[in-house]
Amino acid sequence: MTYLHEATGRRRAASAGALEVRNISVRYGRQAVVEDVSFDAPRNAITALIGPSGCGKSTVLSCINRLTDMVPGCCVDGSVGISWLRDTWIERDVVHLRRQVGMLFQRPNPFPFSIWRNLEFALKQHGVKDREERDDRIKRALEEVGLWEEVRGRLQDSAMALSGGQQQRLCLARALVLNPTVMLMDEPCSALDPIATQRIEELIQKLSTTHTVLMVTHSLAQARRLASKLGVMWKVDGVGRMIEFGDADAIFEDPAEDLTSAYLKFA
Ligand SMILES: Nc1ncnc2c1ncn2[C@@H]1O[C@H](COP(=O)(O)OP(=O)(O)OP(=O)(O)O)[C@@H](O)[C@H]1O
Repeated sequence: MTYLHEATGRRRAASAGALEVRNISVRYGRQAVVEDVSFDAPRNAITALIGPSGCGKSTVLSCINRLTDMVPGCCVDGSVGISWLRDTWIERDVVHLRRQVGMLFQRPNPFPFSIWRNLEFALKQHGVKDREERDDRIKRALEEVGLWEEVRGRLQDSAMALSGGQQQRLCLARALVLNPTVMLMDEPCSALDPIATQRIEELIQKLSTTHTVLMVTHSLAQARRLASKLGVMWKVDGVGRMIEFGDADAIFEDPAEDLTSAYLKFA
């Protein structure tokens, strides 16, 4: 797989930070699981991928920040680009890529360290050597996710002692402290109660005013509440494909594909 950085001139400025996914196909060993998936996730907006279990939504997210590199036998074709990031480092250096493309998983996955160290660790790993700068960025990230007031008196306590919702917000802060351009989210609320879900949804909405957000969700109601672009994936002849992509409101109101129409009846 390659990463493209080809946007130029005026188009480049207008679409800076947009995610361009082109012709992604994925095999696990001999088994093709995703074929020829292409779409653009615009900057300052939320794009949601929906579709039944096993149609390859998480696999597409994993390709974008190259988690698939770590799966033995996984083979990815196609390209991913982030407009305006013109260097080729993204191809060579997965650490740089992960700084630009943060990810939030279904289950909160804090490191078994203190609250503070979860964020400090991320910054140290990414070469932020100045202690004052680290302290400042950690505080700002915790404020951004609404955790600062809740945890400021126990920053050295274990992150594992936080509630599930707080852990998820900490994981979001851990991604945000690196100033990513794109945030990927794989069913970020599915392990949370409705109150924690609402909190995370509010944060995602806020985040989308400054970032490119691409999320996978099983909740059609959530996709409807949050997404401005919608991609519908489906297993066709045993392989995951994007069967419809476009403005979320238009697809919810009047889907072009019968399969989408049938799926949205579950909303
Ligand atoms: N590491 C792996 N090795 C082999 N096959 C895998 C691996 N990971 C995923 N798959 C297969 O790839 C297909 C797509 O899985 P994926 O998790 O991307 O689908 P999904 O749409 O995200 O599903 P869900 O909504 O249930 O999370 C499935 O058939 C799955 O079994």
